[in-house]
Amino acid sequence: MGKVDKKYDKKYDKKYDKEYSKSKDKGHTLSFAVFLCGVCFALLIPPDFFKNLQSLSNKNRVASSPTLNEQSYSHMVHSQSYSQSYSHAVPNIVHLYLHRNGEADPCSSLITIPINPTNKFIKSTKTPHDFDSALTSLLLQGAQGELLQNGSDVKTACGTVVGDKGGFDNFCDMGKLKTPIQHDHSLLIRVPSYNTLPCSYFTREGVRIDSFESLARAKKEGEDNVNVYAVPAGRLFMFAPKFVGEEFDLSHISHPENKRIYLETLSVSPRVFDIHGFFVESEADDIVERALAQQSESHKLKRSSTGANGYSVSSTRTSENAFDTHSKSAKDLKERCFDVLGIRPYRESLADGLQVLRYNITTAYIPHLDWIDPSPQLDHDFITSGTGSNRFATILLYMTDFEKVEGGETVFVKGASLDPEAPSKEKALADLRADERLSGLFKRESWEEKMVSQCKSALSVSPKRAKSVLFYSQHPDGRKDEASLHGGCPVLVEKQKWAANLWVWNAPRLGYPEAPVKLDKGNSKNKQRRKKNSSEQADPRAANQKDEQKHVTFKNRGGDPTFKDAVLHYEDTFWGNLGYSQQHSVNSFEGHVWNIKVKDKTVKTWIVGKDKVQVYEV
Ligand SMILES: O=C(O)CCC(=O)C(=O)O
Ligand SMILES: [Fe+2]
Repeated sequence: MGKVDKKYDKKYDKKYDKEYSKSKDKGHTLSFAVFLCGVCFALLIPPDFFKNLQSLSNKNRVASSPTLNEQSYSHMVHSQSYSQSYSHAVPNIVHLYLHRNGEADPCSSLITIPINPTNKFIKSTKTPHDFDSALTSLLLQGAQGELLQNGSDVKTACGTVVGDKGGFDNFCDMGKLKTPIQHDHSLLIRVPSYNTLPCSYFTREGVRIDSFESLARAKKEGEDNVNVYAVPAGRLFMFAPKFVGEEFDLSHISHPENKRIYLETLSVSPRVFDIHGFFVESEADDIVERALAQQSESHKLKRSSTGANGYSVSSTRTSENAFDTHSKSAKDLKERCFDVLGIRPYRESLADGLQVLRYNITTAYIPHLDWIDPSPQLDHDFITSGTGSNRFATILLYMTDFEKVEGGETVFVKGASLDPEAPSKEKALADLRADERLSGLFKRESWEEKMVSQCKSALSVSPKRAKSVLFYSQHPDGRKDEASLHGGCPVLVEKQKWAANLWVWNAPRLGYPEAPVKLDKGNSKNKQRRKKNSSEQADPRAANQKDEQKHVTFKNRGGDPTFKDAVLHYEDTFWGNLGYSQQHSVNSFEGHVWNIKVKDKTVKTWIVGKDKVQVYEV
């Protein structure tokens, strides 16, 4: 390891070790169970089963596994299935194909794992996390060496595994520099005898497999084998389509009108899906009505601003937008969105508010990524290929019907059109310019004109009432997905397009006490803030106070040149100038995020706390 690496590692260690290693400092009860299980397991399987485990011995693996604080699970949705554990018959043997998260092709050939519900090893898995640990261990052994390759370069179905960086255990535990800290991190149980963090497991449809019973249940009727998708610690499940048109049945999610919910793949890269049956017309109407009725200055419908300065709204996002953070419809939709994504339980800290959008003739939103570029002024860690948090998935909801010729599509400029007759970009531009009515709508060479040609030639989705689309802004390993570049196409007729978006983050989002902070900036300040906020959260009264309106004043005392041209935003929405001696008083809610921007960059973030009257100053 180089000098710089070492220095970096030291710094990292200081900050993260505490949280990262919580998962192994929890005692040894399970180790004992694992020891027993090892014995039982050995009795269950043929002698040649272990022959491929030889390679493990040269790796420095420590057999220490923590126990689990069972009480801390009482609130977890996962545990529900455990109360009925083994009420269904669990077969003695499961045959499975193992996939890495988000990959359509399995990583292994068929793996056979012996399961015997009377086995102490199996019995000891009372919670999702020790099930993960046990299954990871079984798979590592059951794969008969195929996934274990360490120490040499080996070709596997998942690509070449290089030296000691490869192997399934390294996939599940991506190391502390690549493992975002999730809320349940300290509950993870390290894999017996490997001392690595386990994967969590899902069906192809995003249903969590959190017990041997649910593993057995995951087998589709008429099929002998189960396809299991392994998600590394700290990461989230992601659908893995192989071809356009491929469907994913989501009948495990309840529909408000008991209809079938399913995904239809619109594109493999970018990863875009039509979510059939995600919401219903009455919900679409409700969203529009609420946006129109919003009175609060911060939430009501107004011209979008993606930054710029206080006087000019964004010139490349000409729609209007409003926020719905508290209505029942917004909450229901956010929760359903998490269900679709296979994220359970629902976490407010992973969700932005429902943002409602209205477009009139000629208005649009230029192609962009929903993944937010890191800001040098903020100590939030946005880099999701590491431990950071950023937008992970977007669900777009449409409330109005638009024909293709009417514009208003959502375009994925790097995706292939679904229309075999779609024109090239050049032809589409020529057609637009030749059309008398349309050519009058946009200036020549404007971004809107260029965008119309992209909307006609690339992958685009026309709005339909109660239709919705899902896409991802990250790759399964957290890297930003540049292919997700998309925009709201110009509306070409005298008609309003209503849409809304739900943004889900991969880990606690910007502004939340648990959000990841950069390693090299403002750590001590942030730690204090985190500490303060987490003690606030621990206050049992906080829950009741959450829905109460807070009277909040934002002030610029003057004197600090950093904030000379400050502009106040509610999240990304322009609210007002906050230059020297200016102030704004608003009614807001606990957890709301207010940003101060200077020249388009966020330089300060305030999160509304629990007190009834609050003042924030720079
Ligand atoms: O309006 C659309 O179709 C897309 C909106 C969008 O991409 C956004 O708000 O981030
Ligand atoms: Fe977007």
